[in-house]
Amino acid sequence: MSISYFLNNPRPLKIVELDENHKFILNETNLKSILFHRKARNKPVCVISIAGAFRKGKSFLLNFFIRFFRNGGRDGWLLNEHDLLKGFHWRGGSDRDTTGIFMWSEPFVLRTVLNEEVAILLMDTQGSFDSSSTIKDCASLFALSLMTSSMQIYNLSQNVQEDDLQNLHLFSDYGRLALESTSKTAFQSLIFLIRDWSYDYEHEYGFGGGEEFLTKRFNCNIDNNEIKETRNFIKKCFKDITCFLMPHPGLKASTNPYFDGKLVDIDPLFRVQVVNFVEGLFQEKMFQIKEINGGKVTATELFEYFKIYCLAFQDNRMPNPNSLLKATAEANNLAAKAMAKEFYNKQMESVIFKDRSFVNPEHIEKIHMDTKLKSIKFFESIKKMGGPETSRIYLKELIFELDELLAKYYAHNQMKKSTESLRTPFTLLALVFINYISAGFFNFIWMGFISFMFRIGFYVSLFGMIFWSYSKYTQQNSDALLLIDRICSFVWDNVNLF
Ligand SMILES: Nc1nc2c(ncn2[C@@H]2O[C@H](COP(=O)(O)OP(=O)(O)OP(=O)(O)O)[C@@H](O)[C@H]2O)c(=O)[nH]1
Ligand SMILES: [Mg+2]
Repeated sequence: MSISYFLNNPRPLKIVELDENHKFILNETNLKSILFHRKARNKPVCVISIAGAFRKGKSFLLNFFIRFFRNGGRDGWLLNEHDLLKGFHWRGGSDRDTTGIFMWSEPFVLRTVLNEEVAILLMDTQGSFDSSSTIKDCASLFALSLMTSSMQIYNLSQNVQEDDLQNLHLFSDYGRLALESTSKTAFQSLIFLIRDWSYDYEHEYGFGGGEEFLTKRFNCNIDNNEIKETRNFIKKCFKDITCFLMPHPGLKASTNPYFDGKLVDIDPLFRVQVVNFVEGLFQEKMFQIKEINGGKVTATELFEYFKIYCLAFQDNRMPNPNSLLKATAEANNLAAKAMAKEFYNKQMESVIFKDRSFVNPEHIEKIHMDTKLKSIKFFESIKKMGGPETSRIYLKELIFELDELLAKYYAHNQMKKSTESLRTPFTLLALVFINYISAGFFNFIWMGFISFMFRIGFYVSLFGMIFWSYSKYTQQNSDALLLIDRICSFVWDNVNLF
């Protein structure tokens, strides 16, 4: 076999892999060889990708697409019972098989009803939730698949469980975040593919039964915001959502370790429905050409998008979805701490800022101790996620911050004391000055009586100031001093001289 035969021999090519630091590595050479292939170059593309949990027959299924295109989509493309199912690597067993993202090296060309040639690209992704990958790996791979494909098959086993929808919610949200897209329909077609469907007496196999089943799953009447939010989010994210119910492939195909993909060993019912599934996806109403911002994407453009998207996931700004629970717990505790602090501040301010006069520090300390205890109780009474360990960290912070606030309140009170001691002489001096100027002014404009009144005011405040200074210095006349202080405080507070 010549090298050129080997190089041209269609096969799955790894286009994205995750390194040991869980970073995406784009294999540009492999991707370029597909997207710049003569059959694809400059043609609009339709990217069919399959994603979902590991070990659920994803790679296996994609090989039917290869068979379909190899036979030019002609009737009877699955009739040769002794053919082996080949293409993307698949196998039995419990350990994961596909890692990273693979693309079939040979683009297939399909002519649309509008007589436009479209390059069909098949993409196989690493299964989610295997024991070697982090949630971030799974979310990033799923999101990258969503971002680059136009028809996303979401491969599920037996049913659509609530956690399947929640995972889809998380992964598509992650994809939207990387796209920096707030547009409603960030992605195109989503096809729920339910494998091993065993309730055909409720909803029959195929797209018809799938539609009924999906409508039922999406229209649940539970009055729960989270459940509704997940469904609304998924509906908004995708332009088109469909569902296909696929029968079991038979025990030989699913459990026999010597099963080598011979079609004769696969349950005929499965084979019939695989034909319906594959052919159904290329019907006019299902088929989607890859679009970005409303424009069709060509294979060469897709190459650039792949580069940009892979970089987006290397960006350190992308959050770690694994820490979502932690982040929620932190947010809960932070909010509880903020509320407890607000409660403390309100209580303390009602004492310290009640009026402008100095408050006895012992009284402040007493109020602080009382309020601190109440704030701690308040913090503890608020329901928080993350358990007692997380809560303890934030409680410690709260106590520290409340003590810091006390120091601020002390300082504020002290400031009041200093301004208070200056308040009387400042007020008296200001009165002397104002009365003197006003008396001069009214005298100048021939308003003798008013000038006379201000002159009296001048002498009274001058006398008051001398008397106050003398009494302060000699520490006598404490009653008279108190009276002058009160009058000055009244003037200070109400006339706002300063
Ligand atoms: N029960 C069941 N088994 C299937 C189905 N389709 C394929 N299989 C079997 O599932 C096993 C795994 O197939 P793969 O295609 O390698 O699975 P995968 O989802 O690609 O697995 P990973 O690459 O590890 O994520 C094989 O033994 C298949 O024969 C199906 O519809 N139902
Ligand atoms: Mg696989």
